[in-house]
Formats: sequence, C-alpha cells, structure tokens
Amino acid sequence: MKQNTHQQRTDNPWLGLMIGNSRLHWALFVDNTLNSAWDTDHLSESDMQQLAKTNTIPLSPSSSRPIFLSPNLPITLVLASVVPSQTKLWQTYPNVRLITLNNIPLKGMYPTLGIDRAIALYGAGKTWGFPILVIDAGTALTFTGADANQCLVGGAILPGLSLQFTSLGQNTGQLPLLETRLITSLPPRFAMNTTEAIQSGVIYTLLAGIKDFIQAWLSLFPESKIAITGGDGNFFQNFLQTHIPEITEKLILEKNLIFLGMEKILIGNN
Ligand SMILES: Nc1ncnc2c1ncn2[C@@H]1O[C@H](COP(=O)(O)OP(=O)(O)OP(=O)(O)O)[C@@H](O)[C@H]1O
Ligand SMILES: CC(C)(CO)[C@@H](O)C(=O)NCCC(=O)O
Ligand SMILES: [K+]
Repeated sequence: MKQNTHQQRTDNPWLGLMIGNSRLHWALFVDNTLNSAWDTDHLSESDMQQLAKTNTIPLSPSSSRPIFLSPNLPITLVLASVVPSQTKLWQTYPNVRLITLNNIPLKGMYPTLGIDRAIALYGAGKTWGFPILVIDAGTALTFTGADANQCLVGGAILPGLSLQFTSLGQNTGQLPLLETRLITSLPPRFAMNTTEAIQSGVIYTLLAGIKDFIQAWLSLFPESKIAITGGDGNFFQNFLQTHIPEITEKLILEKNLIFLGMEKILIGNN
C-alpha cells in the first residue's frame, strides 16, 4: 500500500536544506517529526571540501549535539535551492534528493517559478487548506497564491525589508545603512531625523502594500487563510496585527513553512 512506501522513505532521519538568497535554512526530521531547524551562512570553500572528502556535513543544530554522519550510510539530504551556483556544490553529496517544480502537485505553475515559493505554497495549502496565500518575507518579499483546485493563481515579487534598507544605504551619498534587527517599534510616520525617515518610508510603504495585496486576495477568496514565513515574518506579523486587526484570525505565522512543504512533498499523498 501507499502508506508503506511512504514509511520506508520517511522513517529514517532526513535533513532538509533550503538554499535561500541570504543564507541556508536547515531542518532535521526524526521519526517523521521536525526535530530542529536552524539557519547558517552559505558554506565556505573549506566546508565544501570537507563535504566532498568525507560525506559529512560540517553543520549542526547546536554544537553540543553534532550530527555525525556515517560515510557509508549518509543521511538523506532533501535539497531545494533558489541559488543555482550553490545547488551545484551539493551534487558531490551521495544521498541528495533535489526538489524541483516537477515534484510539486500544484497546477498551473510557470517554468521559472521559484521552488521556495512553490514548496511553501503547497505546504501551506496542505496544512491549512486551499485556497491559500503565502507571504514570504525573505531577501525578496513574495506573495504566492493558489485557488481551491490547488492551481497557482500567481503572485508578486519585491525587495524585502533588509534589501530596501541596503539599496538606500549603498546607492546614496548621505543615507546610513540601517539594520532591520534594530527596529523594535514603529517609527513616527512623519519623521524628524534621517534614520526614522528611512524606517518610516520603507516600513509604512511595505505595510500598506502588504495590506493592499491581502485585501485584493481576500476579495477573490474571502475564506482563504494567509500564511507568513521568512526571516522577517515575525516583524510583519506583529505590525500587521496592529495595522489590520480584522485579518488577525486569518494570519498564520509559520517560520518552518518550507520544511512543512518538503515533508508533505515527501509523503506524496496529493
Ligand atoms: N541572522 C540573520 N541573517 C540574515 N537575515 C536575517 C537574520 N535574522 C533575520 N533576518 C531577516 O531575514 C531576512 C531574510 O530572510 P530569509 O533568511 O528568509 O531570506 P533568504 O535566505 O533569502 O531566504 P529566501 O530565499 O527564502 O527569501 C532579512 O531581510 C533579514 O531582515
Ligand atoms: C523570488 C525569490 C528570489 C524568492 O526567494 C525566488 O523564489 C526566485 O528566485 N524566484 C524565481 C522567479 C519567480 O518566482 O517568478
Ligand atoms: K530570497
């Protein structure tokens, strides 16, 4: 039966790796359950040499509990990547399974759709039901929606929070480079200093844009849930709750959405 083949595939521990544009996102699954998730920088040259030589992955969720991987029976690495140059580096690893759009049971996808968007969308729909809208607040901020038939409706891509600060900081003579993690409260809308003026412009414009996309989505699919993920997911969820309290009950923050999606894809019951 289908059930058994699934169990064979998923009962052993496996490591999920999502190669994002800024960093690597990892998750360890043990007994079909997400055991731990963590982020690292992209791997260095020497890390990659170690991987090629020993088939061990020089990373661990915590230094006190390293993952020791036997070269004879390497842990399955379930890989998805939006950075083609990084994908290639992992092809030396013997037990790697690359997830591509072909593995995702969504209809109507276009060929260049980002695999992270497709996995997160599928994971969210399988978890909270279709139709669904996913907001991924990462390096890029994306909206990706699917209808009740698990068919891609489409979405939008714009520079994420840090990238907006970076583009101002790096492409102007006088503007400082602001750090997202230092922002703990909303700035005044009409700011009287440079730092808060940048924060106001970027944050209120992003919030207004997100609100507008959510409202446009809900006018098409009033019963839809909206899942938020990505490095800035917390940030936006907090502010959206105060900004548009009426959608609070529809908003779901799930930091590990990409890994929920990988798990659903491995289980394979469409
Ligand atoms: N330690 C961190 N390093 C980098 N970005 C961080 C960190 N903590 C929070 N962030 C925020 O996360 C955002 C990047 O999100 P994320 O890590 O999801 O991006 P990513 O690696 O490009 O993944 P994706 O490709 O899925 O967007 C940045 O805008 C930044 O504000
Ligand atoms: C939009 C990003 C950068 C978000 O990580 C990624 O999904 C990507 O590279 N997408 C390809 C283009 C598209 O999704 O239409
Ligand atoms: K990205």
